[in-house]
Amino acid sequence: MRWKPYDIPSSDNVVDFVQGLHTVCGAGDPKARNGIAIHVYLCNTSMVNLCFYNSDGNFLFVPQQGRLKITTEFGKLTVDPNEICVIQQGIRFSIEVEGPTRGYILEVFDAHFQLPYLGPIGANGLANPRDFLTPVAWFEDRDVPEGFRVVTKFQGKLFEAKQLHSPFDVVAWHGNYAPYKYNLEYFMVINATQFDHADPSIFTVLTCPSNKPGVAIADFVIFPPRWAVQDHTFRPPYYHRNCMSEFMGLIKGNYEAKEDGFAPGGASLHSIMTPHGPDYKCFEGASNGELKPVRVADGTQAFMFETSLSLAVTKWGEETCQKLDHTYYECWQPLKKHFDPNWKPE
Ligand SMILES: O=C(O)Cc1cc(O)ccc1O
Ligand SMILES: [Fe+2]
Repeated sequence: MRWKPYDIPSSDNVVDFVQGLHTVCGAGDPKARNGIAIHVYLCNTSMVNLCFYNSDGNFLFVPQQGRLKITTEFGKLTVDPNEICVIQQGIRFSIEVEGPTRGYILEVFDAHFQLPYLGPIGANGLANPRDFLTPVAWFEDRDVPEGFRVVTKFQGKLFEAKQLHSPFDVVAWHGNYAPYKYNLEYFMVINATQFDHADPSIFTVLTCPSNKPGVAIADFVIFPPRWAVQDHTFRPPYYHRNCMSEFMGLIKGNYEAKEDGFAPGGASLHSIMTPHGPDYKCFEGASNGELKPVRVADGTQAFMFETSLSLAVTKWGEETCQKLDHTYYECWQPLKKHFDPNWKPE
């Protein structure tokens, strides 16, 4: 499935982060503390005397358009497109925006995001711990006689309470259960340098592991600017089907395997065992191009929420958003058969 860019509400329609949060797909159940949800946020207005906390799990934010100025109980975070942030279960936050704002959220119900084990990569590489930033304590001692609204997502539904003072009244904190942000530009890319196409797990920024060794509940993977240098290889993503669900989004630029139709602020979902791969244009280009070192994805940031769970799409994702691209399959239709049983190596 593929979606055109989700619409951000126009300026005459005032929508804050809470009102603009929509669930596209998911699996599992927050009641059983097992599963994930993928949301988008589409808003244009700051949350005023209003905060939100998620009782169901942890949120990984991937802003695509517009800066997020986030006040949390632990302090403030400014998160721009091409940065990500994680706000864990239970932490109250309020989001100010500067105009039309859009982004993606991966929510995990079971466990926390962590850096992937680096195995033979060793001590450093991919997302380095030094580049993750946590806020410093910030507080306000502010009475709000008209009421400060506290909204929570609990078992997938929103509930609201009012209190007479700002909840951002934490003067100091210690420990490691705190929100954090990370700039995707700092990702240290590792890739194949001789032949073959590496599994995109080599681009894992953060993972949420399951109890099964080697199986992630969800990985957050990026396709960053890099060199392609492999010889004797079809360099773009291979045609494949696999045991994971792949939800992809585009922060900026053009994804190499789908230069047309997959636009910033849109998305695609390749479900478990559904075959997919590069479009016709990419296939022809990569099959006929000279294999000299080339830059890939300059000015681009595509990402994938890859999960071992089988995702169901919500009514909002299928109908309400009105963004499903029913012509997606056409990008593969011109592909021709190239097999010649009489061909012999020279
Ligand atoms: O399908 C996709 O575009 C994502 C993807 C990229 C890649 O380089 C290899 C496998 C894969 O699923
Ligand atoms: Fe894929």
